[in-house]
Amino acid sequence: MNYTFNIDKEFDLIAIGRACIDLNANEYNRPMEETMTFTKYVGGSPANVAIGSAKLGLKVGFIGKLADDQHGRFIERYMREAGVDTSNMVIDQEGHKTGLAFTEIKSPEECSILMYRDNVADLHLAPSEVDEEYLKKSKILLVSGTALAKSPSREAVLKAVSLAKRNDVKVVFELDYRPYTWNSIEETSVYYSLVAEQSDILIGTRDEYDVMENTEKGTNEEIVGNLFKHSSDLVVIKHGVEGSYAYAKSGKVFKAKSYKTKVLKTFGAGDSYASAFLYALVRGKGIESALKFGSASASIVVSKHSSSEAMPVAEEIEGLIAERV
Ligand SMILES: Nc1ncnc2c1ncn2[C@@H]1O[C@H](COP(=O)(O)OP(=O)(O)O)[C@@H](O)[C@H]1O
Ligand SMILES: O=C(O)C[C@@H](O)[C@H](O)C(=O)COP(=O)(O)O
Repeated sequence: MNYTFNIDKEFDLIAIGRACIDLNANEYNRPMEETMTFTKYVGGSPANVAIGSAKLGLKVGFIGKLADDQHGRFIERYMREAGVDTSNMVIDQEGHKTGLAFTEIKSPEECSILMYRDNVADLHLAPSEVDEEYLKKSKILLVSGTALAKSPSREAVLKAVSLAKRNDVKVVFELDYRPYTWNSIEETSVYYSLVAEQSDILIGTRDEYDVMENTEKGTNEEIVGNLFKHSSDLVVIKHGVEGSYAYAKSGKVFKAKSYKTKVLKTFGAGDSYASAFLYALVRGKGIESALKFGSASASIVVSKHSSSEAMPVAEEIEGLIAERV
């Protein structure tokens, strides 16, 4: 089953939200207290998705705010060289800093992230910095849930969503729930529901949908039942290594298994999944195939050290899918 986009649009995808720095532990299988060296990469979920999609060949842009310092300049340059249009990444003028994510790899199954995100530049993106003329050129607006955590970024995203709806741009909501950015689950649930109700496509993990619904144990069927009362017509629910599902409003349900690999760390799975899933969907490969693309891309990235730098090209994903039929 295919998903259709407005093919007259110049950009395939414009992401909005944070572009930050990941500092990934070089020493594996160690707690962070004992980790002495880290490698620097561009990070931040929507930046990772933008980079992944650009690497696959989509025409991608980004709306966000960068610190006016060495880290901000590193991020802009890396993204531009990866093929992302950075013309709408504004530079903060008030001394706000870049968000940092230190990663800990205690074992392949036990990974965690320590975030430094106090007063970060990305959450200071203002509504006036979201340009309708730019956004209307895209097939997709990709919204990251974390950008809803604080004002003025929250209002900037809400403005982008309403401009997208006015201009025939599909809203894709990547739930991207990061607890430390929020005051409470109640608060998250309010803003997640507000954007979810206006989104065409949602992508999230089982747990993230429970946060959105402010419940402990929702079922996939309950979630999609609620979402289909509003704008959504495609809901992707990821179940980690157990695989993922896509529910279409037509009633069709698609399932994909994950691709076993030698896992180095688990982070990066979600962002690589989203970038390859959206790539396949935009290229008209159909929902079933898009799930496979997402899963194969995630499998490749969890076997590597980074999230952004490790994003695969289309041939690698196609090769893995062909090898495992
Ligand atoms: N250990 C793993 N090995 C291979 N693929 C994995 C593994 N963990 C996750 N994946 C793939 O990545 C996708 C997203 O992972 P998940 O953990 O659900 O999301 P997130 O990283 O956003 O929490 C899964 O649907 C699966 O295809
Ligand atoms: O999103 C962040 O700020 C951190 C990411 O850059 C990091 O690479 C990561 O957590 C990716 O994990 P995923 O969202 O599960 O793909």
